[in-house]
Amino acid sequence: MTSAGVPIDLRDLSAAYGEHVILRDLTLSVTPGERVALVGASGGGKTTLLRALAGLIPTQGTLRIGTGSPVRTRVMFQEDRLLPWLGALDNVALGLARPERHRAARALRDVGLAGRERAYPHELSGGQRQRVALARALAHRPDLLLLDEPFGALDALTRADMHDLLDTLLTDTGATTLLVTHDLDEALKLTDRVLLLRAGQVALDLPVPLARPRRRLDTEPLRAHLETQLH
Ligand SMILES: Nc1ncnc2c1ncn2[C@@H]1O[C@H](COP(=O)(O)OP(=O)(O)OP(=O)(O)O)[C@@H](O)[C@H]1O
Repeated sequence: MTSAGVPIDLRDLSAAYGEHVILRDLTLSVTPGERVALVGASGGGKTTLLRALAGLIPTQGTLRIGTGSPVRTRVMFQEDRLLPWLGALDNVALGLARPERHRAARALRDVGLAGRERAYPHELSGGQRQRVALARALAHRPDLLLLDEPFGALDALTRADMHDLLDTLLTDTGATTLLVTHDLDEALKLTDRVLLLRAGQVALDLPVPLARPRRRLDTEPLRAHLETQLH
């Protein structure tokens, strides 16, 4: 499931909804394969930044992703919509070209759902549905993976399982990854760098130079530091 991650270069990036300016002259460089968390109080512009990177909203300033060749971008949301009339395998295969379809079964296996290929979304738990959504994102071998609170709707235990799974899968894929989350433990477990967004700007850029897999004990000091900056 490997792919080459892409670099991201944003300079003086601004975005607005009508008169309402959300991102203000934001400057940010992300290296290929880097994993970056976006945290911060509600309304700080985290989702807006993901939408800008996905090309879903107009922006001003410089927004460069990759080095010129087409970039495969996949987005995953809190409650990703699977098509209810398709089984898990067909949901994952959706949008894959015919020669790429074999990847769907492999991706389902990678997220621990071998044997559930034919299960319909309503027959799966919330955690399993997010696994299917993750398999769908990864089967496309994205260069850029944009995750918007992907586990926000899951209970704490299921979420912890998903963190372990995603940690492994991200290492395998090599995709540049941006993760929006309100969960500082999630950010510190999974990413190389935590950005605190406030009023549409980067208020703090905190490297996470810890070996993986990370335990709570390792991340606790950084968490305490982030907590003081959040409010
Ligand atoms: N489609 C839209 N039209 C108008 N305003 C919007 C739209 N989407 C978001 N906003 C506004 O933009 C601001 C930033 O929203 P955004 O979703 O980027 O914040 P966020 O940091 O992701 O917040 P949260 O943590 O609550 O998801 C908010 O004030 C929000 O009301």
